[in-house]
Amino acid sequence: MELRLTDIACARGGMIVLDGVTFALASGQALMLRGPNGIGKTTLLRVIAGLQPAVSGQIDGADEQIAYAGHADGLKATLTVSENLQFWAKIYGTSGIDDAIAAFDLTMLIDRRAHDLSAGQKRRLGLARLLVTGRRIWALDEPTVSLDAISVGLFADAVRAHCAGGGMVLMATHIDLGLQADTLDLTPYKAAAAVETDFDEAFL
Ligand SMILES: Nc1ncnc2c1ncn2[C@@H]1O[C@H](COP(=O)(O)OP(=O)(O)OP(=O)(O)O)[C@@H](O)[C@H]1O
Repeated sequence: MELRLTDIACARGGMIVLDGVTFALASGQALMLRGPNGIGKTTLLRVIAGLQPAVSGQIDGADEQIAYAGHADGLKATLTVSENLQFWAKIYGTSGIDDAIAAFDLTMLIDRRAHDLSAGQKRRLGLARLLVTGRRIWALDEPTVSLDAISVGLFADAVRAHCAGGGMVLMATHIDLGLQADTLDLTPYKAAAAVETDFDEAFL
């Protein structure tokens, strides 16, 4: 099983930002998306996650396989840590949240409402959600923002374990996580200036 992008163009704010993006991600592989601020990493991840359509090109292998974690953690503020994870387990039709709680060191926080977590704790909960989705492909946008060094280590361990189990991880990050991962610099795919599209996507 693989995720394959062929000649993808994607747009933000009515302008094409990336064009001709082509790569494949194999089972067990982690791939870091690199490139300067504004090149289009977030936009590309959202297209892969199905949150907005590509302008052109083809994506194979993504259907019902992607767990996306963007800049927002997507937590239910009034639910506790364990209730949030149980909620997501129900949504994705999986069972068991214990591994996710342990992986992101949330045991002491299980009864605290998401609203009352610190920024780093919220991020840990948002990343723990990935484990309960049961999805094979993680598409992650700056996943380590707000994490301290220990939590970055927990996250790197979770990525390693996911890949060891045959999962795939695609992430945009500016930091070195010490992972054995391939990198893809998006700079060569930067669209020519002022390429407009009439597609007006909702970008949250
Ligand atoms: N509403 C908008 N209208 C027009 N252009 C926009 C709008 N929102 C974002 N952009 C532009 O779209 C481009 C792609 O943004 P995107 O967030 O995908 O980049 P990125 O590579 O993820 O950046 P960063 O590393 O800073 O997170 C940027 O040049 C940005 O300025």
